[in-house]
Amino acid sequence: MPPKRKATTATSSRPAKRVASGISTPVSLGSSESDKDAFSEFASESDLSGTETPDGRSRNSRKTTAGARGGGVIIEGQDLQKAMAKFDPRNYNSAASSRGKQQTAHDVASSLFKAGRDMSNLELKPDHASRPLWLDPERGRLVLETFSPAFTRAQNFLINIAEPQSRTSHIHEYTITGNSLFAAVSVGLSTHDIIRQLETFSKTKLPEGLKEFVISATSSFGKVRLVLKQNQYFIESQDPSILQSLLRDPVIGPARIQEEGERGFTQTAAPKLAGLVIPGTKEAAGQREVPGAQKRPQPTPHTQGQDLDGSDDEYGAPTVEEEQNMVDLLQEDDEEDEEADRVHAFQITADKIEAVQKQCVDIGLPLTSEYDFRADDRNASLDIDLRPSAQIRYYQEHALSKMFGNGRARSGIIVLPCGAGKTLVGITAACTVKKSAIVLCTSAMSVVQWKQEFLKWSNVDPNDIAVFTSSEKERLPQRAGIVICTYSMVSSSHGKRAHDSQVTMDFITSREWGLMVLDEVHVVPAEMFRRVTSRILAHTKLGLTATLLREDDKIKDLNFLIGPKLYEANWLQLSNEGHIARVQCAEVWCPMSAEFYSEYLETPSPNKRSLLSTMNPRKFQACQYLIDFHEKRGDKIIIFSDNVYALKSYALKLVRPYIYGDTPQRERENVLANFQQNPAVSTILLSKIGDTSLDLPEATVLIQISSHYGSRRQEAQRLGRILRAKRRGDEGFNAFFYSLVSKDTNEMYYSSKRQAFLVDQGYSFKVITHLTGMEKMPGLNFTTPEERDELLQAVLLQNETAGEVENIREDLFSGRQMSKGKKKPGVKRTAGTLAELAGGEGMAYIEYNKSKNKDLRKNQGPQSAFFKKTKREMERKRQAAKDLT
Ligand SMILES: Nc1ncnc2c1ncn2[C@@H]1O[C@H](COP(=O)(O)OP(=O)(O)OP(=O)(O)O)[C@@H](O)[C@H]1O
Repeated sequence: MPPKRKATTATSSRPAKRVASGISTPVSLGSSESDKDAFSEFASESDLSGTETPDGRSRNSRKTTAGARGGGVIIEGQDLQKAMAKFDPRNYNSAASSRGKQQTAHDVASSLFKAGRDMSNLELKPDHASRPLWLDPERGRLVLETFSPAFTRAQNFLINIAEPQSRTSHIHEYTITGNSLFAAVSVGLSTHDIIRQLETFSKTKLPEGLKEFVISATSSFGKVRLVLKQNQYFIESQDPSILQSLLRDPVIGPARIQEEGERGFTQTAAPKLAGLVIPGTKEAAGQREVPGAQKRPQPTPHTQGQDLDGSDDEYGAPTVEEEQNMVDLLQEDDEEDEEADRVHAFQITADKIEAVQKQCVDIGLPLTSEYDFRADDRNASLDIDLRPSAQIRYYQEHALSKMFGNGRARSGIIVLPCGAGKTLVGITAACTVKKSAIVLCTSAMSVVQWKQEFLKWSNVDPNDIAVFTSSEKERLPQRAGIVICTYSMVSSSHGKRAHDSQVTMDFITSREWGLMVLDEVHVVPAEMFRRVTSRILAHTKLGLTATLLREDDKIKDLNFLIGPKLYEANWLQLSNEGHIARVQCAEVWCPMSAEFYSEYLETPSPNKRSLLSTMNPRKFQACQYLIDFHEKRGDKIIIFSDNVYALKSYALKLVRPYIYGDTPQRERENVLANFQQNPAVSTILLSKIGDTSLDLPEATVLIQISSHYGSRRQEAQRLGRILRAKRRGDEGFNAFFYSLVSKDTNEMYYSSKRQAFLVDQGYSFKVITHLTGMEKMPGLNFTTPEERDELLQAVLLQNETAGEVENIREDLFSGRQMSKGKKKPGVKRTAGTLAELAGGEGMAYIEYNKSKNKDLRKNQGPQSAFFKKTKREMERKRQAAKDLT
């Protein structure tokens, strides 16, 4: 028996090195010359001198700071190979021991494990180096090393059983929760599978507490189902005693509908499950290797990883005794299952569905919802299939296999990055179920795009597909068909509808739908969502989203309103594989011009302040410079502004076309078509209507001049507009995402909040503090005080509402859904030179760490000495004026 070792965990080690997070890495790995040039031209060494990063280091020292959020480790300006070589866990531990206590407090991952938590009693397995997983026994927190040979398999497993918290280049964090285990059981994993695999991947022996949690949480899952039959809801189980106990529940019992004289439960034969082939996959094509089919990347070849499967390994799996206990426990269930060839059910009233679902979650018996669509001969079938040319990608297949894994359709949520192809996932699901389907979208524009995509990817008869929006009400298919509509059309209350809308709505609510697809499911306001899911009777609900993130913390409601998360893809992985573009993200700090900043400090109105910071002439100049720079490179640029006044002003001054909520449909189409096809139109300006669903694969650069407060979701969705760049497959290609932020204003605070989600996906934001050569740019606007003053006067003349974000009818993104005072994750910004990132020299950018963001949060006021002085002076003058009166 090997000697026992003590775990020090990755947390108690030397201070962090800085490793470029995934997105920045590709540039250093050999980006094209043109991309190198892109950044080196901005370079400004002079800007580095004498300034300090928020942690007190010299900005150009290129030294490191610890505390990258989520255990991410940062090495600046290195290529990935070197970074990986340096990140050796063995060095990590030995270095830690040679340094004092003081330093271990600053290591990269201590923040993951709360102060005072000692995990040194966990026993390290002898071959722990080849196992990728660290476990925090008390919080269910898992830390996965991405550089481990067993990473791919561990990731595929963890994504099924835990919630990803952050996935940076080298470290991923997950949390095991009741919900995540529910999702695991829903996609067919048993308690035994979960425990065994955790034990296999873990560096330490699986803690008892965690094991018990998995057993107790999963033993009750999957035992009760919610089934829709002939427009009536039933709760179904193979174990009548569970139904008995549910009926004794004070919420569920009264929801039962019981015919007079009816006793006991209705009984039916348990459905027989058989294999199912998902369209668009290799199996569907009837051959193992389809020419031109999208190959799934192979796991990294390794030898050590083989050990991880070895059940003869003392630590690789539970002991014989433990396994026997577990098997006994599970066998009891199996035996019961075998005996139960009948299912028992009772009916519940439709208007209590939500309460019953919620109660079932609360008592630890969440309802799964599965639809045996192949056995459904009551609802008409729809003639629809994927076109032979449609080949779904491996991760789309993965996601769909979770939904259809046991031959039935499970309700749940699929999370894919923007631009990764959620629409095709929804369409393939409809082609698999082959029953009437209803698709709900956030805006009329998405409705149109969904229809086009259905016609592009499937052979559905165009007469069998209808759209239902406030401006378009197509005739609905009578027998079976597809309806695509906005959430608002089906959720508005009865009295507010026009007659023809009401007729359509009556039709929709009277029908039993095989599939309901809920696009951008995370943005739907909770109440609207409830109305939709309770009014429309659907056997299966498929939620699609990129972020599973909302600012009002209602995301957990989705678990019982739709179902568990079935699949969540890794942004960086898809980007590295070329399915979505690689993006360089940068935040450009634009100092406020003195005139604008004095007004900014003076005005008490938040709207005015926001308008002043958006209209800051220096921001305008930065925008003008970046447009000029990227247009010369042949890029296609989208400029985003939530504020319509700023959108129009920038567009008119820059002489570029723009689209916002009130732009007529024909004009929108005209602008978009020109952007796509006309080489003379390389830049367009879009309001927030362009945030989602806009498919403009030509776009390679985004410049954000005004945004929706601290919305992490909007940031991710905007980034999504360039993730689908057509040129993403080109050698060394990078898309660029710039956020222009007025320095020393609230924009800086919001900007750091906005980036949090993307940082957790492994993106790093560079801060550009100076655009070299901008001042000398020919034709640069607002160079004279007169010009700036004229602009200022124009801005001051605007009324209060000019500073507001756009409110678009029929667009769910318009509402301000931010909750105040909620804890948000901090943001990491990397320091160094952006030119270095691209292989060039000398661009200035600064690192923020988490504590700096806390500072930002606390202190949203002006930062620089000059502006502080200005503010003091103004206060003094005001006081003097007051004294005089
Ligand atoms: N399997 C595939 N084969 C070829 N092209 C695909 C595939 N899947 C998706 N695409 C293409 O990728 C692009 C992005 O897809 P889609 O619009 O569905 O993304 P999305 O995930 O819905 O993005 P968003 O969240 O930003 O709306 C589209 O042009 C789509 O046609």
